[in-house]
This record gives sequence, structure tokens and C-alpha cells, in this order.
Amino acid sequence: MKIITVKDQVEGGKKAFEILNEEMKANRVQVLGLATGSTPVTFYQEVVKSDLDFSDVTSVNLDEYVGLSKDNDQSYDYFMHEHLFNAKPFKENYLPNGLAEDAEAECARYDQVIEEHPIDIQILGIGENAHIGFNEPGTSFEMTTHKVKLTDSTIEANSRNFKKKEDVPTYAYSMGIKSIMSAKKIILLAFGEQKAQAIKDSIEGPVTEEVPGSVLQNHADVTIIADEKAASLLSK
Ligand SMILES: O=P(O)(O)OC[C@H]1O[C@](O)(CO)[C@@H](O)[C@@H]1O
Repeated sequence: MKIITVKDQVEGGKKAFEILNEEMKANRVQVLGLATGSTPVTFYQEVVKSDLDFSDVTSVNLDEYVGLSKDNDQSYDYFMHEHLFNAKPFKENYLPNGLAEDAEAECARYDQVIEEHPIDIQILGIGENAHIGFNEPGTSFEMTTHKVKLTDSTIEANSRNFKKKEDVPTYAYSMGIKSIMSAKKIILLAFGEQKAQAIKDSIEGPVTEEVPGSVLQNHADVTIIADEKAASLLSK
């Protein structure tokens, strides 16, 4: 695991962009795995400002809320268009379909998408409870795409983006940990002191399904970009 400590989220976005830029210029990115949430926003700002061309690149997102349509401004599909896809058109964009009627069929469809588009670089954020994607503590490392019941702590954390907590969907579709681990390269971003324990447990704690982020210790090519606050509990 490579750990890069940065001053703040702006610098973190720039660092992640530098890595992507290098990989893109070396022609090593056909499929880019993307994340939502507040964490990757500065990274997307750098990408949008850049001269990078994604017209030959496919994107595959980690997750989507169940019950929200693409044009709902709280959906992850909408978020991705606002922050990246409108400015940088890709060859194709994949996200789980929050309105799918048959959850099992939707998970199978998304697994097929991931199988047909092996991810070269996966961008990840991390939840305060160390979730990656929406893989909450206790999720099997062998899991592929699944419908997740969100924990109360995740609903609470994500409620800052909604008018009230009751508006936060209680289920989501998420790429599984097995699929995340199949990415060739992973870049995890973490900013703010509320992520410090999750970062410490994921990097220095035992590898356990109780700490989803700890699975990354088993991956051969992970870069963690954390600001000083998120890295503050790491032993030097
Ligand atoms: O970046 P935030 O908003 O703190 O969210 C943390 C993580 O939780 C999620 O929103 C759930 O998937 C991720 O997209 C994100 O990486």
C-alpha cells in the first residue's frame, strides 16, 4: 500500500489527478471505476479542467440508491453528470439502475457489465464506518453486486445531502468487494477527521469483514491519498 499524505482535499484531488493523467497518457485506462460522495469532487474538478479525452474510455460506477431515477438530483447518476460526464463525455457510462424492478436481475446485469469491462483504475472514497462502495461492515469479501440495506450511520452521514434524514433512501445497489478488488489499480481518497478511524483501521488493523476498507491490504496496487486530518491516527 502506498500512502500519500496531503494538506487538504484540493491537494488530494490534484494528486489523484496526477496518477490518472500518467496512466491515461500511457494508454493504460480503458475502463475507469468511479465513486460519488463529497470525497472525489476536487478530483473531478481537476479532471474537468484537464485536456484528457475520455471518448474511448468506459466508466463503471460503484453504486446507486434504490428508488431514485437518473433525473432525481440526489441520484448518483445525476451527480456523475453534474460533476464529470456533462463536461467530459465518455464512450459509455455504467451505473446500477435505481429503478430496476427486479433487484436480482439488476445485480446480475451489473456483474456482467463489470465482467465485460475489467476496471483498470478504481477511485474509492471511504465511509466513516470504513465502508467502500456501499459495502457495509460485515459484508463478505466474496460479494459481487448486491442490494444493500444501508446502516443507520451511513444514512445519518449521507443525510447532509438531503433536506431531511427521512429522505435518504434506505437501500442501494453496490458493486461488491470482490469486484472492487478485481480492479488493476485502486486509488482511495479520504479527507477530514471523521475518516481518521476508518483510515487507521483499514491500513493498520487486522484484515476483517468488520472493516470493509481493510480488504485493500490484500490488493497489490493501492494508493491511499489522505489529508492530514484523515491520516492523523496513523502511527508514523
Ligand atoms: O465521500 P463521502 O460523502 O464522505 O462518502 C463516503 C463514501 O460513501 C459513499 O457515498 C457510498 O458509496 C461513497 O460513494 C463514498 O466514497
